[in-house]
Amino acid sequence: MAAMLAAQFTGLPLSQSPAPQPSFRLGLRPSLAVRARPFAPRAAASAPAVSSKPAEAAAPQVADRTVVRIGLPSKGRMAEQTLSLLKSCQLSVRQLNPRQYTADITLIPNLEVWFQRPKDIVRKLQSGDLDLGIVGFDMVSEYGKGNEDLVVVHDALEFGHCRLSLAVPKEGIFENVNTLEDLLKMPEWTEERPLRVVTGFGYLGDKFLREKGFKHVRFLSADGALESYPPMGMADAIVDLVSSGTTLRENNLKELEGGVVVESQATLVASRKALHKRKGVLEITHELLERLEAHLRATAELMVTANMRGNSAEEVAERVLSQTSLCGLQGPTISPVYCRHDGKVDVEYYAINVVVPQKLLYKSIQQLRSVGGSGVLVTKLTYIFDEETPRWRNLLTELGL
Ligand SMILES: Nc1ncnc2c1ncn2[C@@H]1O[C@H](COP(=O)(O)OP(=O)(O)OP(=O)(O)O)[C@@H](O)[C@H]1O
Ligand SMILES: O=P(O)(O)OC[C@H]1O[C@H](OP(=O)(O)OP(=O)(O)O)[C@H](O)[C@@H]1O
Ligand SMILES: [Mg+2]
Repeated sequence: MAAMLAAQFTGLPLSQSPAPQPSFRLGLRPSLAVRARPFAPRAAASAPAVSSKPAEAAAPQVADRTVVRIGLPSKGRMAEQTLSLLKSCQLSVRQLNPRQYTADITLIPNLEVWFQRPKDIVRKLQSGDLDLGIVGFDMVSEYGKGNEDLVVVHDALEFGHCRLSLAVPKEGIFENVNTLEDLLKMPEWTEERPLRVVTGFGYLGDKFLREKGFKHVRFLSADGALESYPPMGMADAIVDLVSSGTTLRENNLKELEGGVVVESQATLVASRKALHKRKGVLEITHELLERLEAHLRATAELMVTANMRGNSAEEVAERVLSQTSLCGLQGPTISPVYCRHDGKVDVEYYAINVVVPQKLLYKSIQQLRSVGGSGVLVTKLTYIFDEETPRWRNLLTELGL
């Protein structure tokens, strides 16, 4: 049965599919972990990061390397957002010349930055040429192919949100096809005339459709403008990234219910081997993780400061805590404001500091005013450090440390 399926799924990347391995377990939201779970094994092969000769020749150097390396996207929409996220974490990347592929981060002297294409970041993590990388989860899943050596250290860097999804034309034979089940049941797809799917995600596309029970499928591999293939008559369906849905809409295509292959956003990924064996990788990962988590946590919140008249800190606290949006992370901080009146130091006002979710800012201000708050200041937060980052604890558990 497996052999029959393999014969019917043709197309460039699929014929070389490696043996899938267990999924990346760390820190994944359950939905991603489930979707990333690899398909049943087929032909065995390892991810071809580099041709075998140069890889063998380079191996001793890789082992000897003392500096830690992180791969960042060299181009495309992820490149700029990655740099800006790092900058917000006080980890500005210093690149002497935009054409240089290497750079550094002043605050982490033992870390070398290498700008690479996203797919090469995943390949080089597996080949041992990079230790860490920032890349979309779609790329980790497609080019990592479930390789256990890849560890997703932070699964939600809050940019590059998209989904890998199957889409078909809105009209013609697909007019009444709205779900993956409808597509599966169409009598049109036979061994002689399979469903033609164009994608840049051959591994994930193949695995997904097989798992869903599709038998007569032929994949075409393409890198860009995939949405033009169905209207040009070159494919029946596409498996491509969707974010706003505009590109699909503008090309008269629609997603199918149940057709999402994987949800993606930017992630911090590491090589398990490097975490275990290369000096400095674990420490640098810890610092990156702490900064990223603390920063991402802080971006959703604002610090609100206000003055409030009152007889005592406790009395002011009673009023503030009577409001649902003013409870802060642990509760408001209330401190006396000392003023000099007729040569005497007196407390008439209290300053309230409270962290509120960005989404609730206006409501919080209304509530503050309703209990007598005035002179409200709102400031952005750079970091919120918890006692311990949950993802760090998960990482140590994952590594058996
Ligand atoms: N439309 C999108 N909206 C949000 N994120 C996206 C979108 N398309 C892709 N991404 C994310 O950004 C990553 C990089 O995609 P991008 O299109 O910038 O590069 P690329 O497709 O590798 O290069 P190019 O499009 O220049 O060939 C993807 O792997 C995915 O994680
Ligand atoms: O849902 P939307 O917001 O419209 O985004 C989806 C489009 O974005 C990506 O293409 P990209 O812009 O990277 O061009 P490419 O095809 O050259 O990769 C993706 O391949 C889709 O075509
Ligand atoms: Mg693209």
